[in-house]
Amino acid sequence: MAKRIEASGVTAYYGAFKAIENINLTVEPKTVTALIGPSGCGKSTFLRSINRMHEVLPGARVEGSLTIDDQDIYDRDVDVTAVRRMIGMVFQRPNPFPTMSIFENVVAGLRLNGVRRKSILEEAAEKALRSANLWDEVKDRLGKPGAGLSGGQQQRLCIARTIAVEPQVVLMDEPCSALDPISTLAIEDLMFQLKDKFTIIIVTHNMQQAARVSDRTAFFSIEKTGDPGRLIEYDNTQKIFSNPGVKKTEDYITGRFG
Ligand SMILES: Nc1ncnc2c1ncn2[C@@H]1O[C@H](COP(=O)(O)OP(=O)(O)OP(=O)(O)O)[C@@H](O)[C@H]1O
Repeated sequence: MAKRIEASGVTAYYGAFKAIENINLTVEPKTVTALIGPSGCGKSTFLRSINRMHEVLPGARVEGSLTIDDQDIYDRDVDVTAVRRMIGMVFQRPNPFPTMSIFENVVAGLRLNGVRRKSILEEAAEKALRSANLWDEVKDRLGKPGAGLSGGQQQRLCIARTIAVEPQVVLMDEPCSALDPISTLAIEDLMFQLKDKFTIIIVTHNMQQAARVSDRTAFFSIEKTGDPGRLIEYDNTQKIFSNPGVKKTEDYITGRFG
């Protein structure tokens, strides 16, 4: 199920402003890749280019090519909805549908895809909640509102909702930034388990988190305000954190700038 992602010459704009320039990187299936770098260097922009969310903003566009197992997702005849189904996304703040029950939150995507049969929905909900390490905590209150859960539980609910439709890639944009340390560890454990099935890309400001959860790390940076973000170094996480090849990477991970 997990898929290989290849970005080649990816440049993204907000109107006339070039936010990222010429990003080239390959993400192997069943790995966790961390995107790190100072604020404004384009991590989120790049992440949102991968599932064609970037272009949702008026005037925003992407150049270059992005292939998922050799299929260019920017091809003219590609079905954008199918791309977003294949590439799920988890956001910074847990965003369960507030008026829906826990169960309905998890199966929302399946319902949109036309699944109607109750037994199939129930089975899929249990599977996704178990995968998100949330089943035991919610199995007796599936009919209660998702908004009634703690922040960490809500984020795991959002992860369950994302994986219920069985995507191949899961993008996470600072998924732990609104969570306490215990919930953060729960999500990190979960990422470790999920990479058995999915290709995961995570944006994080937390260096320890990048070092703990990822196999590969991509360091982005900008020269000065107004310049586009560029990929400075991309390597095995262990190498980036122990012996980076570029001085700028070292300065960043040791806290000397950013
Ligand atoms: N909707 C938008 N319209 C115009 N410019 C934007 C928009 N969103 C982001 N930008 C600009 O694009 C650049 C990259 O932003 P992006 O959010 O991708 O960076 P980031 O590395 O994820 O930052 P952070 O770590 O602060 O979240 C920044 O200069 C930002 O101001």
